[in-house]
Amino acid sequence: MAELVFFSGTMDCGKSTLALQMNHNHGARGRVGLIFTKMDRAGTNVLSSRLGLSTGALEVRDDLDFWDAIVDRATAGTRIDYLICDEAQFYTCDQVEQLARIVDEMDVDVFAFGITADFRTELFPGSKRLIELADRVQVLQVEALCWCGRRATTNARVMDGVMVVEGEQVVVGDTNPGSSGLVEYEVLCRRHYMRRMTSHAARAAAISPEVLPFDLDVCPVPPLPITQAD
Ligand SMILES: Nc1ncnc2c1ncn2[C@@H]1O[C@H](COP(=O)(O)OP(=O)(O)O)[C@@H](O)[C@H]1O
Ligand SMILES: Cc1cn([C@H]2C[C@H](O)[C@@H](COP(=O)(O)O)O2)c(=O)[nH]c1=O
Repeated sequence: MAELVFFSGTMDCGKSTLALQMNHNHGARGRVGLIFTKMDRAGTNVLSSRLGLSTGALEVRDDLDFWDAIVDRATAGTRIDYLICDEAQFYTCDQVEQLARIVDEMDVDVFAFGITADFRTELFPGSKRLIELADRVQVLQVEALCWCGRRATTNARVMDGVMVVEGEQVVVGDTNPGSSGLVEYEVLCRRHYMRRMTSHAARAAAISPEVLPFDLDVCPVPPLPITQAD
């Protein structure tokens, strides 16, 4: 019986890598799939992983009707066993409902991948609907880590070196320090998200005697990021 599975986590926890691996494993067993993504950092019509692998993908736009798209292909005689749906947090609620219908009425597996919450720790509409409708929500086993070593559970947005908690929900960007673009992201544990303590802010606090209280035994000074120039 087909399933709707939502593989979820923070940024940089390996979702796109897993999406590529699942496509590979299912394809290797003769199953036929379609790959969808939306606003991947690497551009349109591509699903990319930070490990360096990427593949062509169908770009999901707001007016895409998954149900129509899959029915059209099936009617034309194309076999489809599964869908890989990356960056699913950006899909509309209607699109998530279409995916659920495809599972139930066409017996096609849907493997969706996406971050749960935005930089304000609020659910993306697509992720919320997936959590509501999925047969299974699977948190990735590889943990993204906060600079302090704890498990990262939040995605902080950093603009001009400062963590922000207001702004547009959707701004495509990366977690690499020094990545091009005004907006960067850093994964943090809840404690450091609440304190607005990014790795940059923690380093600044560690060298400033005025900033208290900040327990350096519990929270060691984060290492400097390794940049291309290094
Ligand atoms: N140079 C590297 N060597 C080994 N693993 C890496 C390297 N760069 C990134 N990774 C792994 O890739 C993960 C990010 O994978 P990716 O699929 O792009 O994440 P996501 O889609 O969740 O944002 C990191 O958590 C890390 O485990
Ligand atoms: C937290 C947050 C993230 N985004 C964007 C940034 C990236 O382009 C994607 C997440 O991609 P990843 O493969 O999981 O790293 O989402 C955003 O638009 N708004 C946010 O609040």
